[in-house]
Amino acid sequence: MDYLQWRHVFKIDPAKEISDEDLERVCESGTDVILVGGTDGVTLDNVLDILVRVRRFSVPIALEISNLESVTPGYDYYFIPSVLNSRDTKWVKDLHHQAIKEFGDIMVWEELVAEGYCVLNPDCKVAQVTGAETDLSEDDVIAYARMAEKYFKLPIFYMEYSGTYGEAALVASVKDVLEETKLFYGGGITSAEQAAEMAKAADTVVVGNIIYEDLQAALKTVEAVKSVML
Ligand SMILES: CC(C)=CCC/C(C)=C/CC/C(C)=C/CC/C(C)=C/CC/C(C)=C/CC/C(C)=C/CC/C(C)=C/COP(=O)(O)OP(=O)(O)O
Ligand SMILES: O=P(O)(O)OC[C@@H](O)CO
Ligand SMILES: [Mg+2]
Repeated sequence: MDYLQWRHVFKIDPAKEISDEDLERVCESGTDVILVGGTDGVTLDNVLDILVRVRRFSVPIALEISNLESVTPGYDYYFIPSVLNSRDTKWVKDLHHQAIKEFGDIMVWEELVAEGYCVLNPDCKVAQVTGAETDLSEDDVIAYARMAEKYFKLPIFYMEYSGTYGEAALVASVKDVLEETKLFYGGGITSAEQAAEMAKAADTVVVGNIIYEDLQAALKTVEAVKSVML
């Protein structure tokens, strides 16, 4: 259950190249976890490759499942997204039903962590793949957050702006209504200042693409997030 305390997450996309040296700096950065996930190009080979390379370090590692073919044992946690604002039930519960039908007998349920995603950037890959309805008012987003917490009892509500920096005021409004469910924010963080701003609004801040674009800037987000007390 230590994911309930995470403040900073580095998301590694297994479909993207990263050198051993850069990966070591990410793993030794003081981040709380390496979350491995991406919308496309995720294969058993690249998921295993990252697992083996990250396991040399003491940081926890979690797999965010995007397809069933790439799931392998050995991760500390398996994060399972359900895109609550998808128009297609496939991404909300159908793939999940298929997975549980196939593997239900052998699943280690304690390792599975369900995430209620609300995708808010219409141009990102995950919005396009899942057919997410991103034209949402503040009331709509708050209703999804409450649905995640009060109705489905999900441990995590994830405001996903993948690729673009989101609205801190909206993130703060959602945080105000959540009592137990943890609020994850991810998307477009490129500086320590942005990371600190979102760390004031969300329980957990996820930093992804900037790892591949400007590693120095990415590393600075760890301290920026950790220095904010909620
Ligand atoms: C061996 C073992 C341990 C067995 C475990 C048993 C098992 C199989 C458990 C699975 C249980 C289960 C219920 C699985 C669900 C399966 C499934 C496929 C669900 C669908 C998940 C889903 C909605 C995926 C959609 C895509 C998504 C939300 C991905 C999250 C990652 C993300 C948004 C990354 C952003 O990066 P990207 O979009 O790639 O951005 P770039 O443009 O920067 O690349
Ligand atoms: O890659 P970025 O834009 O930092 O987003 C992080 C994460 O929320 C993606 O799922
Ligand atoms: Mg990707």
